[in-house]
Amino acid sequence: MLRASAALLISSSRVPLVSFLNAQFQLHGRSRCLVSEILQDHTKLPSTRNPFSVVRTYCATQDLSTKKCCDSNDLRPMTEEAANELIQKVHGWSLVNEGDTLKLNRYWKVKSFKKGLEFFQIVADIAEAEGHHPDLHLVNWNDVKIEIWTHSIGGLTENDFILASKISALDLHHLLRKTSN
Ligand SMILES: C[C@H](O)[C@H](O)[C@H]1CNC2=NC(N)=NC(=O)C2=N1
Repeated sequence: MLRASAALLISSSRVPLVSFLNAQFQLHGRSRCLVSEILQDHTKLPSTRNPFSVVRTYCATQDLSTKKCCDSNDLRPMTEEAANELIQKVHGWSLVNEGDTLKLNRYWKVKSFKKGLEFFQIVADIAEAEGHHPDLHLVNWNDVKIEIWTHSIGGLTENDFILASKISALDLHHLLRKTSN
């Protein structure tokens, strides 16, 4: 029922789509995830035949760092095509395919081992607030690597890009070594 009525609403409305749907259906949590899955389902069509292409444009311009992670158990792994589109929205991150599992990776060089742990604490606070967690690596005393993917479904969901975007938005200059220009 929701899929059909959502499809009808999407093609007819001219207001910001996700807020329109959320308002109409008072969507929160799981049902909000369902909306994003409905939109994701319909973004697999080529945009020329995709009635939801306006949605994809709308979603693609919404700042991921202002979104909230939702229960990823309701979602399915994102296609590589969708991941290649969303990766444009997260500064500094790479999309990698490790043994058929798509992941997001990013590297930093910190000023010291302790600054590395300070960095991890800042990221941990974000992860706990979002209920979505990265894999944190600190090696050679000052090399940081963060990997993000949705473990429960063995692939990428929008939650991973939201978390990556929030990490990218951090002001970390006091923790990072100056990069040689
Ligand atoms: C119950 C809890 O919300 C889930 O186990 C969350 C915790 N954080 C998570 N983080 C990541 N990256 N993937 C998950 O599948 C995941 N699941």
